[in-house]
Amino acid sequence: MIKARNLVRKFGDFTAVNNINLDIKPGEIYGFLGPNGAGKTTTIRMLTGTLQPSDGNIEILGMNMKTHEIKIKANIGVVPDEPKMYENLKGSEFIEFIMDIYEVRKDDAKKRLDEICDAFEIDYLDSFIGDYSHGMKQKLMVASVLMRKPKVIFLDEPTVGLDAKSAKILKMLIEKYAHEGATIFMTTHILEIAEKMCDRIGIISSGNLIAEGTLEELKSLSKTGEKQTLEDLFLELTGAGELDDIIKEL
Ligand SMILES: Nc1ncnc2c1ncn2[C@@H]1O[C@H](COP(=O)(O)OP(=O)(O)OP(=O)(O)O)[C@@H](O)[C@H]1O
Repeated sequence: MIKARNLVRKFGDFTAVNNINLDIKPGEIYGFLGPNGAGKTTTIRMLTGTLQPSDGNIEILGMNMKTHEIKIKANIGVVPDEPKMYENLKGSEFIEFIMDIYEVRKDDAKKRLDEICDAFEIDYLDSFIGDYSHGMKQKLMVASVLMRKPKVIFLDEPTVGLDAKSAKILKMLIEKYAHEGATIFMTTHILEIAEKMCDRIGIISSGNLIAEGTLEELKSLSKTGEKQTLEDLFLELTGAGELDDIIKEL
């Protein structure tokens, strides 16, 4: 469903993503973890066709990004880290706009939208998006993606800006859609989310995919053997393991 081969993105002399390979299966929830500036958003932007790779190949839903970019974009859903929306539209107008450009079957999409709005307590579709908070925009963006029921969904830090209840509902919705066969690619800084939700986790550091596998597989990579949590492993693999010493010296 999501396939990347030798994916590279350079900005001038700087390599933000270095030779990454990905194989993510239908129905899988894949968590993409990494420290700030590791290359997560750059990777998602390449996989969703909004940033040209410097090198490598991307295949989504069996289609090559170089030859089928528009078709891929029509069949995936993307929730970016910063929801950019038309501020002078009302929520309901934005939803209509999305339904029109994606040519979705309106009956089905409206039914799903109502369910998602109920779950997310979205009761503000008659107000202008410019008046929404970050979290309200984020929830509308998620609803506008999920109502289309795309087969592949990319989410960049989806729970940032959401309150605890909304974050929990989002997690449940993601799991429901994956259960129904959607492939989910999700970046997160919240290790608990990766630990609880993701079937497999990839850890990127300085542009390199340094570890990948199920939680159990990742835990077995720990050099010390005693380190059990994903947080410990993440800090160990990304070179932040000596934090305790730094804090002690302060
Ligand atoms: N348009 C750009 N021009 C130059 N450098 C860029 C550009 N976009 C990203 N970078 C650099 O590429 C690196 C990876 O950035 P990216 O946004 O992918 O990181 P990230 O893992 O998503 O980080 P964060 O967790 O902080 O959001 C960073 O060093 C960033 O400064």
